[in-house]
Amino acid sequence: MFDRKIISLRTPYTHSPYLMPVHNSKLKKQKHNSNQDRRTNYLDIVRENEDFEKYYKTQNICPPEEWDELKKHLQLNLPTGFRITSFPRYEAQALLSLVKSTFFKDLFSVQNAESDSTKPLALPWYPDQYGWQIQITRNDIRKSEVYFRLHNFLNSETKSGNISRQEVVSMIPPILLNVESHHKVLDMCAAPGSKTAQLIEQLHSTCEDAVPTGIVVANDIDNQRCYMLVHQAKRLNSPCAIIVNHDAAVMPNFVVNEKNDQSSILKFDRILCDVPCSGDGTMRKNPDIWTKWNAANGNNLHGVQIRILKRGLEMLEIGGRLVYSTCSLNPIENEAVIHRLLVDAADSVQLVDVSASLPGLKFTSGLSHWRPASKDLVFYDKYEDVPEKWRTVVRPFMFPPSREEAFKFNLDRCIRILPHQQNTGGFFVAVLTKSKPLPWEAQITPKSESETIGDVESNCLQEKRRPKKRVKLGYKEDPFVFFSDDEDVWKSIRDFYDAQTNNVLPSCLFTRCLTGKKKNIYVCSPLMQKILTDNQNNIKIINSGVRLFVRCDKKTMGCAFRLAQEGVLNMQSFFGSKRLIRVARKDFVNMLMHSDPAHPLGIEELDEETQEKLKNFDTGSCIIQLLDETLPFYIAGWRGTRSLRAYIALDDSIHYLRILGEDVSAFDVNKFKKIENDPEPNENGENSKKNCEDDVDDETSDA
Ligand SMILES: C[S@@+](CC[C@H](N)C(=O)[O-])C[C@H]1O[C@@H](n2cnc3c(N)ncnc32)[C@H](O)[C@@H]1O
Repeated sequence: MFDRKIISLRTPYTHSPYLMPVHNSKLKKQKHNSNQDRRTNYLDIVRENEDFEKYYKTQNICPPEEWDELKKHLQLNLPTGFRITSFPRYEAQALLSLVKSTFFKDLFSVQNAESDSTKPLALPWYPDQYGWQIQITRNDIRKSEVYFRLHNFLNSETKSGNISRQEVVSMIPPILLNVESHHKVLDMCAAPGSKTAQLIEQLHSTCEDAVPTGIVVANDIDNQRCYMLVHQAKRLNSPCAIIVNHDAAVMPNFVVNEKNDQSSILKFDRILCDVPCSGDGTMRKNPDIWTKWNAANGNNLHGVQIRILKRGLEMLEIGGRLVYSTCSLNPIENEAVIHRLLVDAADSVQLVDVSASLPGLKFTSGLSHWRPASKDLVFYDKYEDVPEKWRTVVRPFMFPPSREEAFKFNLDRCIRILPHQQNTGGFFVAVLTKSKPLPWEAQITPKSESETIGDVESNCLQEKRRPKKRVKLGYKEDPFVFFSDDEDVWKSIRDFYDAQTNNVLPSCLFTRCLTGKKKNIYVCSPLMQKILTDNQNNIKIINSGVRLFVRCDKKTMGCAFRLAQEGVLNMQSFFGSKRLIRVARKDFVNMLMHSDPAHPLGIEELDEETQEKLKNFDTGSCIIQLLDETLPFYIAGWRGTRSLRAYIALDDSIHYLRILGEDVSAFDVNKFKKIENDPEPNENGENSKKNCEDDVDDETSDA
């Protein structure tokens, strides 16, 4: 499966998210063309590039004797990585047991059950064994009938937010950020969001059973890609996540308005700068990089990379931690950026030694010497040697420190992961900490976007609040309208659900419409409420909050809103026992098996004890809890006049049934069998009516 050097590819490469975003119309055109390509022809990509080889051999990114191994791995397709969502912990542990058990082996319908490909490998450096690698490519899993059960498992658990498919090296930056539940976290270049998801998980997994006091802000410059972030965040149902849409290099400050007519600038405890890059570490997944690679790509990105990193450090709290990462092997995009920053930041920023933080991870230390090159692959040792015509692209600050000065910067604390070291993609990561204000922080007034979008121009921590003038943000997201104390619908919700009035309810409930009937009611954490309220006029906010109530206007129910499953998952502790029904395992399983509204489980089919409890239980929306100390699942439910049913998505039902050890084979659709009745299956062997939707949660093409 991995042993072909020159591979005929069926899936053509489309838009690289690692490069600068292109104009929307261009994107649409590319999309159209790539769809056409997919239909009409396959792309043969030769995985060779002499310039690439010469460039990296010159940079000494690995000892010469390892080069052949490195190149061989770069030419092979990538194994599949996935991680288990780390909260709630009891659920993560239950899923982990499944992955380690024969259940997982049985997903591979292959003869040799002991073959290497069927043995998932727990990544030794991933906390709590939640990170895994399978020695089969994603394409093979998708296209081979023998793996259809595995494909179904990965798809449905991804959709229900319980696992995330992700290239394993891309899991490293969030781990090194050490996020805790009280941290304010900023992900500056976040889409499509696999690392954002990890950050949100870390925030929650460090404070089980409570709403974290911290937040995760996920930003991307590309408006369309921001909706990938919305999708990622939604899978995790966090009331502490917010998606925003800015150029990270000139990201406006978030403000917090104080009672005394002052506002302060919000500084972040943890920042991820997973910057746009040439992406040559992802060649195994995006093989067309072989054909496009040249030395200019890295040179051209250095500028935006340093600007994003500098802005990140400005937004970082003193004592905070920032991770800079790329999926490029190129020192110009990596060590040269870090070196330049360390020079400019003087002694206010330091590289952190994280060599012991990822036990078992093989990597090489950052380079202290490299040789910038022009597109024609001439290498230079000093700027004075660069010919006039290249001086605008090969810049003075791209050169390494002198050999005498190199020791000052500790560039060897950077980490480069090479593909042959543990059969992954290539990756670079550096961890920085800020020990005092940056030299230019006292003086600057960030220009740029903030000039057009609002009143947060000073980087001083405290400033007199200026009169707010509403500024046109040039985008059309609905407003965030928070409940006031006398909100008309709150009383009926509170009474019907026995909802606790506290620091979250009702002040953190909001709708997205100014007038008319409320349709959906969302909830966020108290800090998020403050941030949304204080920043609606100066930050382009795309999305935040979790849907907690949905209008249903059923005459049989004493309240106009039903509970939404996504809200129940993290907010159940805010409700008393009035609408809570606890059921034994047999009833719970039966209900999940009958979650189809057309065929609900009749009350007479439930356990006698449950029937008894339902006697004095009004009809309408409710929370159903499984009576089990180790797996106390909570789901949204509906008590009908003659039935009790789970009000949740099919993938969620399958997830709970799986974890409870039930047989879910009845839900296992073999799409290859369905093709027999389909007159025009596509070249992936998929039913043409259904194919892409199967993979909506796939981590597209990002590391
Ligand atoms: C390497 S990808 C990020 C992958 C992401 N961190 C993940 O793990 O899923 C780089 C992202 O940076 C975004 N980007 C490019 N230039 C940017 C800028 N100036 N500001 C913010 N985002 C930018 C791109 O749209 C792209 O989504």
